[in-house]
Amino acid sequence: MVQKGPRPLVLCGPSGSGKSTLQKRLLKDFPDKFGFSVSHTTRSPRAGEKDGVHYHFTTKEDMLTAIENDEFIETATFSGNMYGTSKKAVEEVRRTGRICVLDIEIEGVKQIKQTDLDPLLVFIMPPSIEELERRLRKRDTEDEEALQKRLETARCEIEYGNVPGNFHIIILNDRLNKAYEELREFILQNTDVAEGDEVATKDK
Ligand SMILES: Nc1ncnc2c1ncn2[C@@H]1O[C@H](COP(=O)(O)OP(=O)(O)OP(=O)(O)O)[C@@H](O)[C@H]1O
Repeated sequence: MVQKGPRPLVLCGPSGSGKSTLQKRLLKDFPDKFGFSVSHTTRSPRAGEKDGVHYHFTTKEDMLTAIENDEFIETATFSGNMYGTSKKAVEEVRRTGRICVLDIEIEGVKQIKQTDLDPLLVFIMPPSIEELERRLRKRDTEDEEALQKRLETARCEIEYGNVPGNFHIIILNDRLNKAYEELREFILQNTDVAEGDEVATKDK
């Protein structure tokens, strides 16, 4: 019998919509309730990186076999190296009783829906493409070409996010505090996480 735990939480949305910002705040407020899955990668470990802790280090050959065996929820290739989230890595967090938070793209969402992980699906919606562009420019982490590509992709993502039934909730991130409150409320209502689990923070 598979040992079940809390449902994973998926945060999806265009690049720059605010997923990392919301996630960081959630983890800060509920440090004992959420966890991250350990990803696989074919790149070599950097100094201090431990196998099974920072990443599951693997070979391209093994990773391709595992993908073929349907062991991955999502995979991506960056500068010649493969990365991915395995179903097992998510299950491992679940077994600890923590909610596994996954920041994944639409393709990953489509794939996770096919598994028995039964995730809570949250879409973070930017107020507009213009505002998204403004935030990404201000963040200043991408060059012009990458930024344009992200904005182009964002249009399709927003379209998918808006289709009824694709997500359990769409959170409009116009004002950060309001968006966070909505996410927090959704979690309190749909998981075992309670207000009492919250670490008191002054800056709310
Ligand atoms: N409501 C908001 N109002 C203004 N700025 C915001 C808001 N939410 C997030 N930001 C800012 O927008 C930028 C993008 O946010 P963030 O990095 O969290 O996006 P992301 O969805 O995680 O992007 P990526 O997928 O590229 O990692 C950040 O600089 C963040 O501080």
